[in-house]
Amino acid sequence: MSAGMRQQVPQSSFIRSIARLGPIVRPIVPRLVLGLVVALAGAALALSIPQVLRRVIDELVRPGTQPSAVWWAAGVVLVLGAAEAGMMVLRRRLVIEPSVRLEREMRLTMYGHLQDLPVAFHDRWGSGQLLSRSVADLGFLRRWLAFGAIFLVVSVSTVALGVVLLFSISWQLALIFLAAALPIMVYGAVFRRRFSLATRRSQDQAGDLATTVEESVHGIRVLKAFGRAREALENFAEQAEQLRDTEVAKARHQALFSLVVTLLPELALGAGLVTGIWLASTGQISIGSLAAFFATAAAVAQPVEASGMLVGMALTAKTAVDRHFEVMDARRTVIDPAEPVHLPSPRGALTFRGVRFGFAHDGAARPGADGTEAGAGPSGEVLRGVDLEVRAGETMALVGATGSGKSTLLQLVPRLYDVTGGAVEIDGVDVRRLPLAELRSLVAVAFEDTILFSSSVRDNVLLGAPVREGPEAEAALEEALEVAQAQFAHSLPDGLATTIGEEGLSLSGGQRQRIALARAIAAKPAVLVLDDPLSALDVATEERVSARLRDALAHVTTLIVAHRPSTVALADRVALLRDGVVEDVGTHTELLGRSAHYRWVIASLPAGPRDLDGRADPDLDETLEEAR
Ligand SMILES: Nc1ncnc2c1ncn2[C@@H]1O[C@H](COP(=O)(O)OP(=O)(O)OP(=O)(O)O)[C@@H](O)[C@H]1O
Repeated sequence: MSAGMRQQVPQSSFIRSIARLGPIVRPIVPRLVLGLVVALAGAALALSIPQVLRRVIDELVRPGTQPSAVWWAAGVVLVLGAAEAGMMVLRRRLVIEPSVRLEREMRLTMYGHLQDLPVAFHDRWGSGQLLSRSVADLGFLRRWLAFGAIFLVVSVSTVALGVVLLFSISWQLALIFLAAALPIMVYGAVFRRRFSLATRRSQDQAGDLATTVEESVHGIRVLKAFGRAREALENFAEQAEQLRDTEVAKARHQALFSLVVTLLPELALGAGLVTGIWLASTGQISIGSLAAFFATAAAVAQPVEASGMLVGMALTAKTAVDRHFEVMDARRTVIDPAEPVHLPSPRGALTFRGVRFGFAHDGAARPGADGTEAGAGPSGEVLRGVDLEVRAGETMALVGATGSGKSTLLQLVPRLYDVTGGAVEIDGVDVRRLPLAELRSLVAVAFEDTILFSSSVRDNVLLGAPVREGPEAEAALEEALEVAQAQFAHSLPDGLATTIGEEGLSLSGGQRQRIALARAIAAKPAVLVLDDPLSALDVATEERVSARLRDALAHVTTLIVAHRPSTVALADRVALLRDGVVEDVGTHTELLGRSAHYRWVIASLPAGPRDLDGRADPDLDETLEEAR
């Protein structure tokens, strides 16, 4: 999420924000309430100790008191103190386990939601922001529920009960003590506003920082190769500096507030001491009452002094809740249909009917004209009415100038984005009417930018396979590796059990592409969508893969983005995409003959003219020469 977007985040009230947690926290409320009751009992015990002291001192100063009374009083104070400590242990036992469980559940729900959110959402959000919201923010929240919230209530109750006791001991001294509360309350409001803004800023900046770390670790080779490690460090240092400034500002606000809430009660106690001694000397209060007053005032001052930290925790938790719901409120725009249609025995005919699509400026699909879907205006539309029919079992190559929308069109088939107009159909059924799980088992994809997960070759290849264990899965695995010419995987240190991906063995670009291709093939789809899947292969390997693919794809409907003539050669027919529409469809030879734009596109393909049929093709060379 960009800094610009962040500034528009409205500030909701504390109560409204925390109230949103209600349904989530409800299952653990009984344990939290029990923890609170125990904590309150502990606080009451702490406040009862001065009352015992009061009686003991008054007893002791009375002439003729037995010294054994001291032992009795000491015993009572010891028991009260031990009971208070016991309450603390019990509170921890009551609240920690359910709050940790809640944190885990919220994290799981958020992870599941992130998986369900459309690609358009992930285009807009930095990965670090999502990382910090699903890890750090939920940690803040757990600590607040288990400790901060309970102590906030205990502190308020302690102060309220303590003030009543102070008044019961001496109303004059209590008034002096209370005089300090007024400036604290006024300054507290200022502190809350400042700290709340700084907290929001710091949590967002921490997310941005995580995004930067993620990006630079991901792109470490590029940064090193271009000698830009120092610039990356400077950029990082600048962001880290901003976060530091925000944290320092937060600490400064908190320190100032702590100073006020510590100093004022101390000043009040000083003034109270002078007044108290005078009151005692004039016989208006007993010595025991004076001692009890100061012991109670100290017990009340403690939570007041801790209020800076407690308010800080509460505001951090409120920000964490706001940030959590910003993600959880993001709508799943690509959803299962209300009345799904099933394709029990799909043939795999793929049709694009007047397909329109545009990215919003921030990368989201545009809100649409016809209610359910987005209707992008003419400006910014990548696809402006694509009509194309890929027959069942046919292999169709998609060719077009760079940026013409080929990859975008492919992504509409498994509904990574939804069309903003028109429809994509499989066997005549709009893909939006198929259950998502069914659609995604019908369609398999392999993108040019290969993503492998940190797990074994076997798990990576069988990621989308209908059966992932047993002899059937093994057979599918072997076949997929063979078609994609990825048998090299058997020679990896642990064979197919070798961990690849980010945390595992590094594979070459061509090896990665072949594993990704094997993954698409192992899914045994009815429709295969390939985005230039052979771009990283050397010529000899590409020819071997192409030869095997041609056989393997004979019965699978395939739409394949081609950037090389050899990929075009895989296809039965070719569709030429230009200016957001399919301008022409035909065999490669037909298009070469009748479309100047096709000749231009083929001539500009990076590998240059290649022999598409495995034979010399002087006509093609001549045509391309002309096109140049
Ligand atoms: N996630 C996105 N958000 C916003 N715009 C995008 C996004 N992805 C692609 N575009 C834009 O859509 C247009 C089409 O991009 P697309 O990747 O589909 O083209 P392409 O024909 O596959 O290009 P190439 O041959 O270079 O791979 C481009 O102008 C691109 O900038």
